[in-house]
Amino acid sequence: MMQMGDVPIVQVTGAIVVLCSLLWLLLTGNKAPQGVPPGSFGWPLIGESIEFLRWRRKISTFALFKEKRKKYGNIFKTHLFFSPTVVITGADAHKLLQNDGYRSLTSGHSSAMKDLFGQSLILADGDQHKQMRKAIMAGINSKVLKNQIPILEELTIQTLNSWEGNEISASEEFAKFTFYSILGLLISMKPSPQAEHLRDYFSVYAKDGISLPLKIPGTAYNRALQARKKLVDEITKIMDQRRKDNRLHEDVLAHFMHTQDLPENDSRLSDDEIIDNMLFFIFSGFETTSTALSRIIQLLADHPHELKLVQAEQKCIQEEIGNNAPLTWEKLKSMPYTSMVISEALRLSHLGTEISFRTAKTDIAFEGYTIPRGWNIIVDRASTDINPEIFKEPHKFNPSRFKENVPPYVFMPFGGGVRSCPGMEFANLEIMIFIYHLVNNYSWHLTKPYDGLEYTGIVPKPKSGVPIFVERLRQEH
Ligand code: HEM
Repeated sequence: MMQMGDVPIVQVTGAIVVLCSLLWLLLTGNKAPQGVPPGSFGWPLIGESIEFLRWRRKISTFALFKEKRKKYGNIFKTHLFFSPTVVITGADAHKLLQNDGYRSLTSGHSSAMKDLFGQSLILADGDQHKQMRKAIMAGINSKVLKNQIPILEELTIQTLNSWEGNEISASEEFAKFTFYSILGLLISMKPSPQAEHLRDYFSVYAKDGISLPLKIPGTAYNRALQARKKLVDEITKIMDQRRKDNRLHEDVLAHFMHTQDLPENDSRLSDDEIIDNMLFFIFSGFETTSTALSRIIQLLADHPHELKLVQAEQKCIQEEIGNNAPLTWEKLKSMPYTSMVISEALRLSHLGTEISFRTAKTDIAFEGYTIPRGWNIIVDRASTDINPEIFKEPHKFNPSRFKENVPPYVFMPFGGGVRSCPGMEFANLEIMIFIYHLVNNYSWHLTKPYDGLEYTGIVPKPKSGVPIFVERLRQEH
């Protein structure tokens, strides 16, 4: 997204785009092949990218897709970021992702994504993706995750202490909390000035990275690339330090670096792959979880009956393990009502509107149309989440709906198949631990009503930032 100060760049870029567009129009006629879904390609070359970014910033991608669906039907074509793109939704779309393996889909390849994500999972395909994922999943195994429980508890307690007696923006606070949680998981870094520097660079990388990919000084995209360079330098320094001091670490970076000692044909990660995957982990993991937590805290504040049910469940757990005793893996796995609250909040958070992005490796037959080889595909999960044919009264917060079995391929907030979310367990840990300490020890109320989501970063965030006032509960004797 461009900024006010970029006017000359906008003019020069505009002139270049118009010239290229005319040339492209003359050469191709901006025609789509036969049998493709209905829809519009928009302007030559830039297609509907500007419209997409404008809707994204002002209303939501979700609303844009809804409008397009009204006009063209469930599946439609568009042209985004220099590539023909098809937007699909529904159980069949999820089924395609879940079952395709590496046959006809690869993750969206564009030079912009290569600039931003380097050699991370998102750009790997086939055997390379499989090997890399094997190394990565070994790095976040259940031992590593169990070690995170006391670390997350400490961070949660510190965070909640700092909220006590204050009005805070839950979204801003959760963005910090989830960023520090991931830094703890990846590099054992606690909140500190160094961690705060990383957070500053990361904010620019994540926010400005979602813009027109123009590598020209002064553009948002260029700022994102500069921020990425700083992050790469910082992680490189940490790796160099670890190689010098030989201390034992029990975090994801230690596991990733350990793969370099494995035999040659095993799942090794190069330095570049380690760094790029660490950045991609933060990119994928911190705002998603932060939005989920913000929505949970807001939805529970607005629904006292459901809050009471969560409190009752968490109180039982506290009584079972004893006040001030550490939480255990087993207890965190036995919170059925809280799990339903999390699922319901995820369903209502629209996190999956643009999260699943692919490119067709072959022509794909889908719902009576052809998605041609080389075209990009966006799977709009969020529309399925509020489909009234699947979820009765879809906008109502009703965690108990998850007591019933949800039909297959319908609700998949963490994706499915070869590219399902490797951070799912960790995200659940963060959320469960936070809820446990919050509802057992604090009360809170919204100081401004919830007014929907905005799309300024990687995933939607509550517009108002969810301002709340937090008080400590008096302990009953
Ligand atoms: C509530 C929180 C989260 C949600 C809803 C979520 C959702 C998702 C979804 C839907 C995908 C699949 C996208 C696709 O189909 O291409 C995905 C992939 C991914 N997620 Fe998450 N995620 C969350 C938290 C996390 C966390 C905490 C981490 C890291 C610690 C993480 C790391 C990743 C990575 C690395 C991928 C890419 C996997 C691949 O391409 O093989 N996510 N996530």
